[in-house]
Amino acid sequence: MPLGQKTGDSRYCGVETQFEDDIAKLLASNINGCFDFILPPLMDPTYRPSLASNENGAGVPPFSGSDLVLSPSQWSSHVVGKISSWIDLDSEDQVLRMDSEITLKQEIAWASHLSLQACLLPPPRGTSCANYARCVNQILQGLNKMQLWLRVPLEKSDNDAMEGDTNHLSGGPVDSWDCWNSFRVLCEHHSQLSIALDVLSSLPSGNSLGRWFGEPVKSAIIHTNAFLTNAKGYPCLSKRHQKLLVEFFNHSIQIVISGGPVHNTSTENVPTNYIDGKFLKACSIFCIDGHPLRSYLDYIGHLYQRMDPLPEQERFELSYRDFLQSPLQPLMDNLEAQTYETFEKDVVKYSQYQRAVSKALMDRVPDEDACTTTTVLMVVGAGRGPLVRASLQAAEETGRKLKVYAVEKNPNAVVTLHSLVKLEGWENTVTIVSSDMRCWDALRKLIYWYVSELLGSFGDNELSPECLDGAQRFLKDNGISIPSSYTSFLQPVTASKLYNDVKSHNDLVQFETAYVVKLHSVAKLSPSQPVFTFSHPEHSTKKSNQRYKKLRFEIPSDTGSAMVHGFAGYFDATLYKDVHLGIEPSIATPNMFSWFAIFFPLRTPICVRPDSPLEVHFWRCCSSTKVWYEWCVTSPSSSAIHNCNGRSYWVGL
Ligand SMILES: C[S@@+](CC[C@H](N)C(=O)[O-])C[C@H]1O[C@@H](n2cnc3c(N)ncnc32)[C@H](O)[C@@H]1O
Repeated sequence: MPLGQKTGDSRYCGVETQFEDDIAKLLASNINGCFDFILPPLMDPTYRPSLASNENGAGVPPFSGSDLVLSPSQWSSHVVGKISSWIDLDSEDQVLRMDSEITLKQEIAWASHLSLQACLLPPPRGTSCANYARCVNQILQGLNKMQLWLRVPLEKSDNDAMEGDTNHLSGGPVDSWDCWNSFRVLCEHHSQLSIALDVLSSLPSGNSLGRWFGEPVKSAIIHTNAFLTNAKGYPCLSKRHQKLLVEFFNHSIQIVISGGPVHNTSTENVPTNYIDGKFLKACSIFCIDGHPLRSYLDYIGHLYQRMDPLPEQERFELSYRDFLQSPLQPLMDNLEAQTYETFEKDVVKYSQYQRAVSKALMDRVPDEDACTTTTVLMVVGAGRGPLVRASLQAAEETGRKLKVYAVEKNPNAVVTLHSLVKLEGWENTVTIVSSDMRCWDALRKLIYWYVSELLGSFGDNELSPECLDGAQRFLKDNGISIPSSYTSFLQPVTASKLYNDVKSHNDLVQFETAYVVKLHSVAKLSPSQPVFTFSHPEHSTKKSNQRYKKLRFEIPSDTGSAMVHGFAGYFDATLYKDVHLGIEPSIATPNMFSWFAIFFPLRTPICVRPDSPLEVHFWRCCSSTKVWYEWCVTSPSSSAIHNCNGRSYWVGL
């Protein structure tokens, strides 16, 4: 029974159980108790291969019940297999080590046979986990679709708090992220190796928590002793835990409840509104009461159900989350009708342009000249006309006179422009020019302003600088450009999903390509920094559109170490004076959806520590036929220079 349903999106909750011979009974009692799935040990915990083999030392006796006790769909939908927690593959004790390896492989083979969707691996014991990782890596090479969830405590812990054994540990606090990181690096970032986070009563800092949202966390195991007690004696969570759970829900991370009940509540007496006066027992109509963890489950259900529904735009964008797309090349290619239609729906974008044109008209044409002065404006890259419309509306709004040239090089969009002009009766005001703005030379120095939207997610990446340089020759000496400038921004991110998607192509080209992506399962490790700025018109005689920038990012000290899989890129554009639009997160234009961020991957992810800054170099390179970016990291370690000579990714002129 899902925790609740929100616009077709459900979240489920599982429960960690003890070993039980009769798994059918175990499942039934937990499903009746409203849990969606169970996490039981797959093998009798007393089983040891070295003690179990027969007299000849060969053969394995049954270590679990028959697969027939559950149907295949019950196994795959309702059971996550828990691998024996006693295993220690890095033990000094050779017998234990060998027993552990055999057991791990047997259990995973059994779980694959049952078509389980996932198995929970016990946490690495301390910092030395090479043999454990080696065995898991071997298993991953031949695994079906099953995921392996490595159990990792969320809180930084003392070595000896991590699963008891301190034999191979050196002492001092261990950041569990470091254990995870070393394990996944040893397993070469395998996409089927993911994380189950153990959530206990204390939580690390917000920055430290944030890192995990860029990692492949599939499950959060909430321990009953992480719960507080409310005034009525029922379990509840601290504000920070509540916030964390909401983040888990937002990232489709499955919740699992673990441990025995530590609150003395009887489910029969659970009032229907014991929290905030709003709480309804999540599934009381459908479930049989009496599960000892029922009040914990109900509380988790309550947290999910009281979340605000996703705004409509976010719902529309759900399927784009963390989905890599190739950036548009509107200069080299002709955009399709569908693409223009998507642009045109973005009311916020055009209202910002309208505000900018209005402001410029008011500034540049005094009231007394309003009836006599006609401003000549050129919309460069007019598409199907929305900026023409926004400009004319600005003229109407301000009572100024406007003459518009609409320049567009896509002949298909020009067809629509002609019909728009006719439909709106703009024949005396709007002149359509079907040409590339860089080649058209019918007019010289007649244009007062040009208005354009040639911006990509990284500002200049759709070659606005080159196009506007071409158009500048029409501009009067005191002419202006809307936008007057734009700046790109970069920030380092943990983005294991994006990294694995790029890696799945097994091709260098994909690692040297920038992608447009609706970032979601990404940890932003440091505030973004400006990279390249372009201003228009550009009157300098030595102007060049080549750029180079070195950036130094500091990771906040309470984050701990983190993995950088690449860089998120954004832009901000000044349209006119204080009217801007952009997607840089701290100043992003609200409710504008025309642009997702851009992602520049790293071929080899780089681990950064808070005390050693990340040094990054970005170049914008130009030739007569194309523009491209090259990038690299030089500290704390050096990466290769990506996309040398634009060999993998470039934008055609
Ligand atoms: C991002 S679209 C914006 C279209 C329109 N302004 C809108 O907001 O829907 C950029 C437009 O500029 C056009 N374009 C790009 N480079 C151009 C050039 N050098 N000359 C003329 N049009 C160009 C493209 O064909 C495309 O229609």
